[in-house]
Amino acid sequence: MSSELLSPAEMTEADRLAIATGPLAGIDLMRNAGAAVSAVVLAHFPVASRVHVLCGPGNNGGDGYVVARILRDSAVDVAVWASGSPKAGSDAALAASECPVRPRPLSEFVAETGSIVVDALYGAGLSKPLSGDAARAVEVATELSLPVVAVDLPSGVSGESGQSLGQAFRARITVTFARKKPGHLLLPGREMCGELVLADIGIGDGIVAQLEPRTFENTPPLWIGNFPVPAVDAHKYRRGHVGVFSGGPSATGAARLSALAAARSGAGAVTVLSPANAMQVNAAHLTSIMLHKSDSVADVQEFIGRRRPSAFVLGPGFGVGEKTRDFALGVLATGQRPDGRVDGLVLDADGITSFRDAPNVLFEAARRPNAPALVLTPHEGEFARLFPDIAGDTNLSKLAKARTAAERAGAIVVYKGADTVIAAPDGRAAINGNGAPWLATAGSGDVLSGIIAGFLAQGMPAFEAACAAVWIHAEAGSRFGPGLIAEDLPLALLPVLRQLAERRNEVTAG
Ligand SMILES: NC(=O)C1=CN([C@@H]2O[C@H](COP(=O)(O)OP(=O)(O)OC[C@H]3O[C@@H](n4cnc5c(N)ncnc54)[C@H](O)[C@@H]3O)[C@@H](O)[C@H]2O)[C@@H](O)CC1
Ligand SMILES: Nc1ncnc2c1ncn2[C@@H]1O[C@H](COP(=O)(O)OP(=O)(O)O)[C@@H](O)[C@H]1O
Ligand SMILES: [K+]
Repeated sequence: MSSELLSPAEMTEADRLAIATGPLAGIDLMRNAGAAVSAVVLAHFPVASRVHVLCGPGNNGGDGYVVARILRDSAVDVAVWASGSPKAGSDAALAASECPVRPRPLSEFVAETGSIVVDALYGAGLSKPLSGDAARAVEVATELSLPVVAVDLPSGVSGESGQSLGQAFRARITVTFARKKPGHLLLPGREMCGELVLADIGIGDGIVAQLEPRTFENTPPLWIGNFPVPAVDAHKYRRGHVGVFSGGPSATGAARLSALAAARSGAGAVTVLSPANAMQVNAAHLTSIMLHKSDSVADVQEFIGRRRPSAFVLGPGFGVGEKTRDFALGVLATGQRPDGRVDGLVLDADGITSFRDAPNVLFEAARRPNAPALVLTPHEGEFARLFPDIAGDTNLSKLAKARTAAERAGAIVVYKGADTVIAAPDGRAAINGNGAPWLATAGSGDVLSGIIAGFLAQGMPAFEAACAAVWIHAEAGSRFGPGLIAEDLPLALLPVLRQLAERRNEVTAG
């Protein structure tokens, strides 16, 4: 299945292109959409006493009239409640004229326990909060706990942002067409959609390709082709060497979590770079992971020159301040040095916070030609420290915020949360949907940073490395479930990595 997502505007364009290209006309797409929704209703609610189809004035309502006709033809007891009537000559008007059920005004909508609601009020065209009648319909459905099947999107939820503009239906099932939309994956939209069904209505892949989509659902097809598997003749340094900076003696655990995750994700060698006063405590807890003293930028430079690491993690447990800034800028400056260039820097936690008063210094360093790839992994609080104006712009979705930030920073931005968005400066962005709240546990983000660095060190391009790491981290946490603590995550990665390695081999063989 394709991982592309289409914004509502892109979907409208896909409809237009498909109709212009033929062979299907608009009414054919609408009939296919209505047929897909009715099939879902019949399959999931075979004993519903009655189906109430709520039809809006646009094409979403048009789909609803098709649903009502098909259900009536299937001997289901159907009522249609209409908000306005479709524009004369439109596809929706044709669908309404073919519907044998006489519509009643939405303002009179009443329903009974045991019935089902098909929400075909507004879909891609939602442009303002639901009106009084539609908002009241939401209340009726909610009060009676009626199962709602939403056509395209639950009315009231923005397909662009996943935000509800006021009242919105909470669907049991949402049936969408051709491709998912960002609002199906971004919260709270993902929750409001219930189970999401993607139906093919005859808009071909070639039509979607013409739109050159830049937004994706973060699933393995997006990056499996870059997923690292070691070559037969690999040796440990060829599998990539990751350096992880440790904090002081009372803050070393975060770096070790990151280091372990980098090793588990396939880096051949991992070194914890520790301040002198934390060497003992780190040494007491490390076995396969190496340890190196590093108190100054000169120490870091010497390590890079001699040991040739390809990626670093900086931030977890490191502390906020000038030293953090100097280390980050030092690593980014390796792009300009002859004695060892690093491929990537994952800047997390304190590493991000350290630049709150001087973000542009960081962004300029990341933008310099030949600079290592910078991956920023902020949670919501850290994002607001680095990008306060973007964070505060209520017109922007989480997707748009991550994208704007990535462009400004010249960095991959992993905007974490239950609906993590990964964005690249070139405009590509992916929304992650396989996480679970078990991941909300201290140190979980440190593990994520380590996985990203592990993949960067193995030569994966930065956007793909970040996407793969986010998906794998979420998958491991979701599968582990209750009781998860960050220490469990590096081992919980194993079954996920094994399956992906097998899949990668199939891709390569095929
Ligand atoms: N030929 C096509 O273009 C196809 C469209 N499809 C359906 O068409 C839908 C999009 O249709 P439309 O673009 O007509 O948009 P909608 O049917 O979502 O909205 C119709 C109109 O309602 C108005 N409106 C928006 N929000 C409102 C609110 N809260 N209160 C009052 N009025 C409001 C807007 O002016 C909008 O133009 C998709 O979601 C999908 O269900 C499918 O039938 C497939 C084919
Ligand atoms: N409710 C949730 N559902 C899914 N993933 C979550 C949820 N809450 C947090 N996460 C994930 O868990 C990780 C937490 O990272 P972070 O906030 O940096 O925590 P820490 O600093 O304690 O490691 C992130 O990858 C985030 O996306
Ligand atoms: K709808």
